[in-house]
Amino acid sequence: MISGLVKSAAMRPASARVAKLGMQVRGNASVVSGSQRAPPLQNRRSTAPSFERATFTIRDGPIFHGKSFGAKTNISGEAVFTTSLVGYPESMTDPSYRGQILVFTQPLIGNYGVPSSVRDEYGLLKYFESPNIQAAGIVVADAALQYSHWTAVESLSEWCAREGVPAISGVDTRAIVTHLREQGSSLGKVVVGEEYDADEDEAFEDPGNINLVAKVSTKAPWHVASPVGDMHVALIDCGVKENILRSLVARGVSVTCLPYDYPVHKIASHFDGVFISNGPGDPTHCRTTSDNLRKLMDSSQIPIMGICLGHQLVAMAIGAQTIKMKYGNRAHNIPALDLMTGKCHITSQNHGYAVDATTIPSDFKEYFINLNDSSNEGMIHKHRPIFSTQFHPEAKGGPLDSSYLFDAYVNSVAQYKKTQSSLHPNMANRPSPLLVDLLSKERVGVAPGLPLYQHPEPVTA
Ligand SMILES: NC(=O)CC[C@H](N)C(=O)O
Repeated sequence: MISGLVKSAAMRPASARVAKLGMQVRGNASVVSGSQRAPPLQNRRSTAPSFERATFTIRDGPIFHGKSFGAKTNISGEAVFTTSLVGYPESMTDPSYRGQILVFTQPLIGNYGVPSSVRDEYGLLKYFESPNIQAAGIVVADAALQYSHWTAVESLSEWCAREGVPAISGVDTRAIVTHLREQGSSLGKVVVGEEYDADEDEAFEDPGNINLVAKVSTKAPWHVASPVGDMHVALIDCGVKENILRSLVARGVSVTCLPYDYPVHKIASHFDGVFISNGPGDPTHCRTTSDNLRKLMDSSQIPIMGICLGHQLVAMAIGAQTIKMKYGNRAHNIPALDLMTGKCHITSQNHGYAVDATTIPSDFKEYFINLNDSSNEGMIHKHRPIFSTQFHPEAKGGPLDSSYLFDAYVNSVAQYKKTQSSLHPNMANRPSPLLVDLLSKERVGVAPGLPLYQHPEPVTA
């Protein structure tokens, strides 16, 4: 039986929901002999899980027979592929992958294991982009049974099993990707321990019909304090990656994350900037967010930056349109040309939709374009501090070519704060105590299955 596109909380172990990963290796690990320079035993393990047969099926496409190496559960979702060579812990925990079955073209996945959920000096997850695996399932040619890395605490197989995420190996990912490139991103399903039943077509559930952002956005405001600066930005959390938060707080910007549909235009005067995060699914499910952004741009000169879904939502706010790409761009090595400088940056990407550049209004200009397929990669306002990128300048995992865009944004935030403070000296103590009361200290509701957030009465400016 297919268990559904988005797994319920009941299907995941409680330990996964609270996202507290112990430091011991779980499962039947056996020690691999190593040289003198080998890492400690707990970081160098071989796992011997019992493999069951599994199938990966593309709707209107072939069936691939392989072995299950994750959770013994079935799943359907949108089958997409990534050509990333490294960074599977970061990609799999990126909330933008919610609802998607991720096919890796890199043939060997899992060889450096999975790190723990330790946090950095800002309280952010050091090695993951959210507390849980967000991809619906994964498909690899060869899953490493032995792994070795000084940060590793468990195998990819153990992690997937513990998080309730099905995983299949032993399939020809070259054939799968060839098919997905020809047919375009398609619905797929992973079935563990049973043969595919051709009559079960209704079992393909389409994440395109679901507002996935509502599933991954925080359910209440929460706050990340920067120890090194006094700027304060409101971030619309559509499924924010931890490294976006880190990229801001490390530059002296405290961040208050708001639910995706929070009326940000009503509280923007308490902040020095507004940021719109990445997130899963079709941007047109988030018209409330783009409408709020429109009102924000009409009522304030506040600096705005958006990444990926955030870019698409800024585009919708200014009247531009988004299109679904044939199979999207997912990799950590995609060239984007900066049209201001003529420089090419190698960028990290994960998107299936794009902004139609021909619909960008005349007060904006195209900022970046993709050098592989010429799709739009960013836009910038001609006179105001508003810009957005389709690629990910925070880049987890790597490369860091475009991290200077955070410097550009933070500079505009600092400038705005200075101007506002001189215009309104009585607002020097922003944010107001009322707003601070609203802020919770923890990231809330990222784990699947939690009830949808009912936001409190917004604070009026
Ligand atoms: N990484 C993202 O924010 C993805 C944006 C959007 N869900 C897309 O697929 O195009």
